Amino acid sequence: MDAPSTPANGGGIPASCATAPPSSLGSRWQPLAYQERAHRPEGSAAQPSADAALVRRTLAEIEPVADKVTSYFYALLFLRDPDLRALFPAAMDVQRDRLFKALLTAARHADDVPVLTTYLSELGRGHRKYGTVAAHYPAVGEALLGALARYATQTWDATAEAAWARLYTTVSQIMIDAAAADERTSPPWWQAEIVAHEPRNHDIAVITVRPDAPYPYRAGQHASVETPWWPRVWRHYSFACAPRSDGLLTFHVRAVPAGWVSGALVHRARPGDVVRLGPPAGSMVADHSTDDGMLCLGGGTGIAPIKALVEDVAQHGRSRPVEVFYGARHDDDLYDLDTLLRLQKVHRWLSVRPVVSDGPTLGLSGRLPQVVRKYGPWTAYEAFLSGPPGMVRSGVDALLGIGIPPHRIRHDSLDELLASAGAP
Ligand SMILES: NC(=O)C1=CN([C@@H]2O[C@H](COP(=O)(O)OP(=O)(O)OC[C@H]3O[C@@H](n4cnc5c(N)ncnc54)[C@H](O)[C@@H]3O)[C@@H](O)[C@H]2O)C=CC1
Repeated sequence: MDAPSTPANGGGIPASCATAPPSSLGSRWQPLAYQERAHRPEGSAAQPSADAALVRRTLAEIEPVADKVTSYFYALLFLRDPDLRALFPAAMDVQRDRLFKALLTAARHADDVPVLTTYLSELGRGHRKYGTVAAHYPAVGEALLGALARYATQTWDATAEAAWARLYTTVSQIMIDAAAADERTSPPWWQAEIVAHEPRNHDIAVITVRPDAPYPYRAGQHASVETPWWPRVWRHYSFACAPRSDGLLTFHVRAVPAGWVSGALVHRARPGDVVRLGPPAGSMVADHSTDDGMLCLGGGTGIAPIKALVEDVAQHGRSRPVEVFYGARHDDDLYDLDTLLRLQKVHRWLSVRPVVSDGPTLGLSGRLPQVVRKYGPWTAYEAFLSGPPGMVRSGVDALLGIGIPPHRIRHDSLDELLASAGAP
């Protein structure tokens, strides 16, 4: 998991941080002094605060042994609070390092209040589905400090420990506050019955579900999904449709090699099966207050949220140019091209270009980032990228290179994509 690269939150300090509430976690845990840092003079942002500098030194030291730190962290955690084990999947190797990675991500962004708050609030809301409650946080903090103390032998001392304790207090308080606020309006998860399961080729299925309660979300976002066959193993999938009046949700799933959840969803799931959905997340959403053009790059099943965004623009009734480049390795991997071409026929403002990278094609040949560069100019466009992490990374580089400013480039977090792409 990583902080969104294009935070939806435009800035400002949420009340919970600005007022630096007394920690509800016990005397050891005192939050970071955010107010001070938030008012640092302009231009000084590049200088890390003293706490952030200490935290980064520890991070640099443990990076080469991150696996060992993670294992030790969980060993300490379950030793201190054995009941917590039940919140994690039976096979810990599947998502063993997710919690730890999230803590490290927060540490990396220690000085960036808007990014930190957006990221952690989403994380706090998302943790409700695991059964996480405020009382669990101190044990996690103790295990984190214990693991760092054991492996950061060169940089760990009382000052570093105090900086980490302050950071962890801030992290957990933002997550606890976000979860508490969410509890007032949303369930921790939704049950959703599969109502349609449409195989598109040997490893891709389009799956439609009916949530048991209204599920508010925005086109471009994603949800974590748990199947009945792999309890407590959650994977993210983007919504492939804009919100519909009948409340149904659609996902595009490719069964990746050794992919437990994706394999079960493609090859095993049938109408009538019930999955669980976490809350919607992600900031790759369209700004409907502008008529600026939208440049959309969708690679493989990454076309799902792009299709949702196209439907979203259609629903808002605005005519803004939407240029979709739909990438696949081979012609027959363009499993949703017919749907997009149908949308193109109906909407004058939409243009869809299939791009094939690894085989002969009657359409455009090459990798998405290179092909997109040949069109344009794109400088006045907002860009949306969705697909394999390598495509998103090189796509962002290409778009920055042709002059689209970073704040107009939206995509899901690369760490989250890497976790989905690499983990079973
Ligand atoms: N919101 C999002 O960003 C979403 C992302 N995904 C991710 O998209 C991926 C889809 O996988 P597949 O369908 O197997 O895609 P794929 O591996 O078949 O590739 C799809 C397209 O991306 C291009 N591509 C792949 N690696 C590239 C690189 N390093 N540089 C430039 N272009 C590259 C290929 O040439 C092809 O055009 C998964 O990793 C999935 O997690 C899926 C749905 C939503």
